[in-house]
Amino acid sequence: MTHEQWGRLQQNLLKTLGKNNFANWIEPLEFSDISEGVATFEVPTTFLGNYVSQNFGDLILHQLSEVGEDVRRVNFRLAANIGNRPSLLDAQPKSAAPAAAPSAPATATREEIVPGAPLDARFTFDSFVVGKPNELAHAAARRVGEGGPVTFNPLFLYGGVGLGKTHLMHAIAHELQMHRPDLNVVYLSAEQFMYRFVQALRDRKMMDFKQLFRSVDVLMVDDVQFIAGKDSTQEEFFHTFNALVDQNKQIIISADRAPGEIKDLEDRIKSRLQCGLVVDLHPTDYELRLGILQSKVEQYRLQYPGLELATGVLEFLAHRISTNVRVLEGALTRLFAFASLVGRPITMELTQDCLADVLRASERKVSVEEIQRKVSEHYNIRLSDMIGPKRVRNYARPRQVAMYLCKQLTSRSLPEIGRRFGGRDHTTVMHGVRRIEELRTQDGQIAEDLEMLRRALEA
Ligand SMILES: Nc1ncnc2c1ncn2[C@@H]1O[C@H](COP(=O)(O)OP(=O)(O)OP(=O)(O)O)[C@@H](O)[C@H]1O
Repeated sequence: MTHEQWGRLQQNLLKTLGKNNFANWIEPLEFSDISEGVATFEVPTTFLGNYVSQNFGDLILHQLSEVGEDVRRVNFRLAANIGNRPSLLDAQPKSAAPAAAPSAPATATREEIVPGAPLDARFTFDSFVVGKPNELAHAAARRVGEGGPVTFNPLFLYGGVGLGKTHLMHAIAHELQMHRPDLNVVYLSAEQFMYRFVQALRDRKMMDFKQLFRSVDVLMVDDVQFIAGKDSTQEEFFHTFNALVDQNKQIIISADRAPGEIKDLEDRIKSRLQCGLVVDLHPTDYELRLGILQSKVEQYRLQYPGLELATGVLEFLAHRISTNVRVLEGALTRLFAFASLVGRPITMELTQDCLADVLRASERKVSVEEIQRKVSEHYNIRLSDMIGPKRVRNYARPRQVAMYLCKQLTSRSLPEIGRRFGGRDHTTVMHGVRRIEELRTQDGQIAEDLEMLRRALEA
């Protein structure tokens, strides 16, 4: 590999892993050579080699192929002149695995996943947030990840875009590689399956293809709806599937909908797919979205130490972005990157500026009028009293609650909200919103009211 290629590869890894991970784990690697499909890197400590191998090995393999290197395996060798290298022990996370014996050089091998695709090191069970909408899928995936006797075959996971199907499949593969390194685990998308099938046909290597796929212990095929309508690929998939099930080998399939609902998929395949356990990932709810954001923020805090995050921002995003987790994650990434670039804390204002397009796209159709109506019903007061000038507490508090919800659930500006509340000034609205923000954390009743109202408005 040339210096230029190594430089490009490092740039790609920096982009994928972020500054901190990159500085801790990748920068200390010294590229040595590539020989007979094995790329060797020198590492200052065995611990570092093991950690990188376990967590980033597949990613490095993938990136090597991206820069045009044909590598099957990555090898980490303890550098001879360790004394000259900076020690990285201080930079190592406390939770990382203990150092292995120096006599056992670490290796990340892709042999076990050929003909599969590389796994994303970030998609583990640890990083998967569990909530009501995905708890069954998660439990089933966990069970399969244990690598015990095959109880349901296939495991069929389905759900809308960006709800965590791929994440769960990779997590199963990581888990199996750890607990059952003896198993030949293959993960690939249905598209890659088709691509390899067509390639084998073209190169007259069908026997190799069949043998390869029939020798796996666990086969995972992502986005199986892709092969609908592609007759010969379906045929081959069907045979592979049957051969593995007959040998009692575990199969895990994902799709964007239930087997019976995939159009142009042969009936015999549909019924095969329904034989095992079919579980769906439901659309996320508010709690799950908030949980995911909180767990991502923990990672970002390491990457951007010292960056301040105002209270209420995560709740706001969890309310407002309900499309899918990918969009939610993207929004948070952008927010942190933006705030760190401009060197400002992440406030509600900054969030609204930075994510204006995302927020507009996922805007809910809740109107100010609807909020006012629901809030007045909830507190049993007349709408005219809530909007009117009276300042007694019985009206003022519901009014502030309604203003707060308008700010949270609509894209109306403070002056616009003020106008809709009997022509009040925007500072009055701001005061009301802040007051409710404070009370939310101190007063259980207010928090409960807000939650009930939000649910009612979202329904
Ligand atoms: N419960 C969760 N906890 C943490 N991260 C999640 C969760 N669900 C989804 N994600 C994240 O959301 C992103 C999209 O998830 P993933 O790629 O697994 O979706 P998918 O269901 O396979 O979507 P597609 O239908 O587009 O293939 C990933 O970065 C994933 O880590």
